[in-house]
Amino acid sequence: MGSKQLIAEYKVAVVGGGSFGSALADIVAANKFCVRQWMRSQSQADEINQHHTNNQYLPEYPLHPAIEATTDLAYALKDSDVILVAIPSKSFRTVVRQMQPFVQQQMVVSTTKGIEADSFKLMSQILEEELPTATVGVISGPNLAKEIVAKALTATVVASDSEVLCQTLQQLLHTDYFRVYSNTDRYGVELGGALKNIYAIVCGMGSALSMGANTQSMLMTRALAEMSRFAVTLGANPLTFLGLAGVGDLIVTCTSPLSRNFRVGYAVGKGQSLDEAEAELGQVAEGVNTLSLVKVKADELSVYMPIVQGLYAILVEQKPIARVIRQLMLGEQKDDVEFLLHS
Ligand SMILES: NC(=O)C1=CN([C@@H]2O[C@H](COP(=O)(O)OP(=O)(O)OC[C@H]3O[C@@H](n4cnc5c(N)ncnc54)[C@H](OP(=O)(O)O)[C@@H]3O)[C@@H](O)[C@H]2O)C=CC1
Ligand SMILES: O=C(CO)COP(=O)(O)O
Repeated sequence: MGSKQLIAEYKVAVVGGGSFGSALADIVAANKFCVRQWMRSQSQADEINQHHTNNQYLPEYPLHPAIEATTDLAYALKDSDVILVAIPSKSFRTVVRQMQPFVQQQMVVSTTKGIEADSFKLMSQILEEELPTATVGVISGPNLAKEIVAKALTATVVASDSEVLCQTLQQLLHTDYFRVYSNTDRYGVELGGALKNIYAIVCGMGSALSMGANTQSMLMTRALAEMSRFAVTLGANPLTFLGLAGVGDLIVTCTSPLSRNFRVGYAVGKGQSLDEAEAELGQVAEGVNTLSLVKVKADELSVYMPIVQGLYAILVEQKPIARVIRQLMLGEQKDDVEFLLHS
């Protein structure tokens, strides 16, 4: 990798055959970089190579014909310069361990918005542990995969301690419909992406219950307050939450029925059980696991997170939605904005 003079020669590997992995592979291929996409299903790889579609995850969207799909991880990662990992958080460490023999100095970037159970680690921290020689970064932002493959005008954030990684990702992914901003607060960017999934479930539920714009606005704004409060306690920069990876991603997932987390909340709001809602979705809704992990962590750190507590009461403790809403509305009334500088 180090001997390459031109970024145009860079080879990219995408690990994961789901909707976001395919959306990113599509951009990279359209930008004329060599891209191999690894997945575990041979029939899915055959479909991408022969028909240039990924019908299970992105039905009706043609993918760039230059994407080379493979089930051979060694081949996918061979000679790669940049590796994008788009695997749900539950399986992330397992898959990254399989990558170990084929990763040396590459730039490895997580696209996954989740938290590891037990350790409370974010995905880039797992990358650092499992791939100590790699340069690590993350991508996060308001990035619904289906809108990206439909070429809707979109922006994302790349975050890393490495300026070279940020610049490289900007060049690999920048198109006339996709902008890539950079940020040095990797932890805040990544945590924002994981936390907003919780509130997307809440807003989906609110939508199912026909709550109005006042309610959705209150939910999103108070969500931003509580997710920033939590993140700052853990060491993130509160200003990161004003950017695309904070409020930007919160808005898109709290308002769009394309968000899988929103859809799970909507289904529960319409009376389905959580299990039924997840089974019907058939894809990952990271917010469900993140909710339980954040609830425990917030209790441990004594961080005030009433919306998290309320959703936990509904989804895990099976409390009636109406009773939880009433308790939330009658709860303590706090400051509007918390991070004002007091003289
Ligand atoms: N979709 C989106 O709009 C966006 C998603 N993200 C994030 O990207 C991450 C990945 O999501 P996304 O692509 O959407 O997920 P999907 O649910 O669409 O796909 C998940 C992919 O991971 C694969 N996978 C799961 N477990 C394993 C395993 N043990 N070994 C090998 N492959 C595995 C699945 O393979 P198989 O089909 O064989 O089960 C599938 O290809 C998520 O954390 C999400 O938060 C971020 C921004 C946007
Ligand atoms: O993170 C996303 C958009 O930015 C995707 O959200 P979902 O995982 O809820 O579909």
